[in-house]
Amino acid sequence: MITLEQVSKTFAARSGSVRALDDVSLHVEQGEIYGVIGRSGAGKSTLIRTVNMLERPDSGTVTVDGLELTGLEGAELRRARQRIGMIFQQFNLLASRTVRGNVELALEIAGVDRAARRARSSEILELVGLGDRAGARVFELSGGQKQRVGIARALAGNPSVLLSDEATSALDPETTASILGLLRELNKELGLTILLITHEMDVVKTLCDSAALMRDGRIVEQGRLDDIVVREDSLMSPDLFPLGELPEPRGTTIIEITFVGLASEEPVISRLARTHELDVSLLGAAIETIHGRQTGRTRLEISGSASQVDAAVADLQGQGLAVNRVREAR
Ligand SMILES: Nc1ncnc2c1ncn2[C@@H]1O[C@H](COP(=O)(O)OP(=O)(O)OP(=O)(O)O)[C@@H](O)[C@H]1O
Repeated sequence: MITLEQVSKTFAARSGSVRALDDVSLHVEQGEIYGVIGRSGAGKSTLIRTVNMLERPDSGTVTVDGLELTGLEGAELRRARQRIGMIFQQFNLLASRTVRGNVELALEIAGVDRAARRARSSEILELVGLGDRAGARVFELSGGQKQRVGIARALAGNPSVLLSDEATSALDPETTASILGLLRELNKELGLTILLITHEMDVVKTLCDSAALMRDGRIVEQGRLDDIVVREDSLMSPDLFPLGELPEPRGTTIIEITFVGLASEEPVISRLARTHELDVSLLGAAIETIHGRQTGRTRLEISGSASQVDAAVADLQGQGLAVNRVREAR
């Protein structure tokens, strides 16, 4: 549904040029929720803004819903953009208009007549849970309600794609959860494809089917979340399942195991100790629900000879578990 191929963008800055996007390629499937995560300055905003050509790439192509936007200009580009909705961290609502007035704005610009605008705004406000607030002014709304208006406005023209630029970053955790829940519902009910950028791993964890990690204008890891979590040496996994700092070295081996869809890691650990006659202690565990499946990462400390440890790791891998050797005994 969204494909970026080898997209690059450089900005001129006082201190020299900044390569905000460096050969970025990614693909978002129809109906998927795709998160791009990275620290401040990684290039996330520039990336999402190239998807609707708010930022034109220097090179590479951007294709949305079968249309190559990098090849379009003028009226054609404006028409193509109507298929792409966008929501923002600061909501960007017009204070002079009512809730309904904000939602109808894009429809007015698109030349939709008054009766059709009214019908559509009522329908979409109902969908985002603001059916009874159509006449309210923006200043009367809470942050979460403002973002609901932002979402209604973005979806008024029936786009196939929604771009979300840090949509929950200005909201408290409870409101964030309700907005993420709404986005998931809209994704399911309307088959809406969502591309979002965020600096919060929790957003990725709660909402996304797939994710990409950006650093210095490049995508350094990407894939489906359930593939990423079991990938050895995944860059995102430690943040998906934070296990804290490693202890001081003390001549032991430390491994991390990822469990997908298992109720408990305990039998695995006790069997490991028994079968291989090892001392195994649990240093940490983090469990999350990803795609409705209990997924966890466990950090174990193992004391035993090198051959015992090798056999234990091979045994775990033989059970289909992803094992990462974090520290070798010395
Ligand atoms: N219009 C611009 N002119 C000059 N430099 C820019 C411009 N837009 C972005 N940059 C630079 O490009 C780099 C990537 O910026 P970008 O805003 O895309 O990152 P980000 O990951 O979205 O960060 P943040 O979360 O802080 O918004 C940064 O070094 C930024 O200073």
